[in-house]
Amino acid sequence: MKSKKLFERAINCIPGGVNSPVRAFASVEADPVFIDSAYGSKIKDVEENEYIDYVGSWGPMILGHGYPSVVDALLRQMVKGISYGAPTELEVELAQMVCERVPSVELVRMVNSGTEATMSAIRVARGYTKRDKIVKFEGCYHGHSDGLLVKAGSGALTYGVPTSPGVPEDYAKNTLTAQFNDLESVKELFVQNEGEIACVILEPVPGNMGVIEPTKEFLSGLRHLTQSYGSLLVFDEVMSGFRLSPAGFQGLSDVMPDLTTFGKVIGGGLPVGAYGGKQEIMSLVSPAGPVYQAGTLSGNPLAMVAGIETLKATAAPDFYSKLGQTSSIIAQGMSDILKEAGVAHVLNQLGSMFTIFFTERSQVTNFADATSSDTKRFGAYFRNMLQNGVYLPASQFEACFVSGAHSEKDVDATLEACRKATKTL
Ligand SMILES: Cc1ncc(COP(=O)(O)O)c(C=O)c1O
Ligand SMILES: N[C@H](C=O)CCC(=O)O
Repeated sequence: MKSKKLFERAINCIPGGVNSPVRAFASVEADPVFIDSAYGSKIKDVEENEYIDYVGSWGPMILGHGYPSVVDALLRQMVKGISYGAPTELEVELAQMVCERVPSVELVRMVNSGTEATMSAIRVARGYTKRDKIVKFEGCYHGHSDGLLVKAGSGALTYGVPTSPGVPEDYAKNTLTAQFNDLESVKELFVQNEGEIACVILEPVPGNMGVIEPTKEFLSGLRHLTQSYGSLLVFDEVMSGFRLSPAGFQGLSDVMPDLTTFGKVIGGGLPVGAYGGKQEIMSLVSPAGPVYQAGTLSGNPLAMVAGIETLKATAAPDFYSKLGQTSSIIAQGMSDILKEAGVAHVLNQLGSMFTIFFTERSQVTNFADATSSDTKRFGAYFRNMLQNGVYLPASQFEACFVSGAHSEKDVDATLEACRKATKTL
């Protein structure tokens, strides 16, 4: 009831009652639950219902909620100052951690969100190549800047408006779209737009149309194509960065991008983004070079300490292998239960990111496969899981995230909830 009342109040003062579309439960035919607190693997709503959380604030909470070293560092920093708008040792420390961990990154600039990171990386790619067009993939989401809200994933796809009104036609025409895992579709664009494409940007492991694995040939083909046509390759690791390995997706791949964007985990739950890459390219960024990009709160000390402590904790031996194991037990366990009940689905999992697609297809490797899913059935599954104490992302086209705080008990409770939810499908 309290959530319902809050939603009614919210609708009257916030568009759609939420501050980011994915938080509304419209596509799963429910009203959102309003959250009061979170700790470890659990999130509690305003009515004191506790849920095992697989949203993790859409990715940042890789350690779970309220991780002691992050909270302690935040409290200490708060007393010393919340924001200075001036350089600090903290931002140097976080930048060095990023450069040490991610081999393709020699210089990195902190911003306030993933949206800013991708928008800025594209500006740098355009400044470097002196070209205007970019290539993105249908169903990949790179935040809500104008040129990237074209055939986008996440909430844009969930609500059926992948290309947003309000993006000027003149602007959108510089965004070319290709199909994920389909190199031919990219080749065609390069042939048709020779000498005009500044960069290809992709989520190397898309999570915003649900989780999809890239093929090795696709990624190495993109590297080869961009190099031969004088374009840059941009990995948007806002979601996968520091989640899939200490070096993000790049730690699992031998394909290196020219530029990388980060967000989510790098801020440990505070608003942070970053973009970085080779020195030769990043030296173009102002004041080292002429490509302008700025931010009143960029490198904010609270955000920096949360990021530093989060990255430190993920550096513990076996952190990522344990996280991967727990995630496999959960995701595979859910898939086995659905299989036993004869519910058609495909499970895609990479490390601590997974999606169960309710589709009749045998695999999900691209946008067409992902959107073949039965979203009504997903909605029913979502609502039943919630009733049984499991908080999943409220869309078929998102990733579930597992954290280091998910315990064996959570795994058992999640699978029990899945058994009950499956019976209702
Ligand atoms: C891959 C990817 N890129 C960019 C963004 C934009 O980040 P933000 O929501 O912090 O602006 C997101 C998430 O929203 C994302 O998942
Ligand atoms: N899928 C989005 C980012 O990863 C979810 C976050 C949001 O848009 O609120």
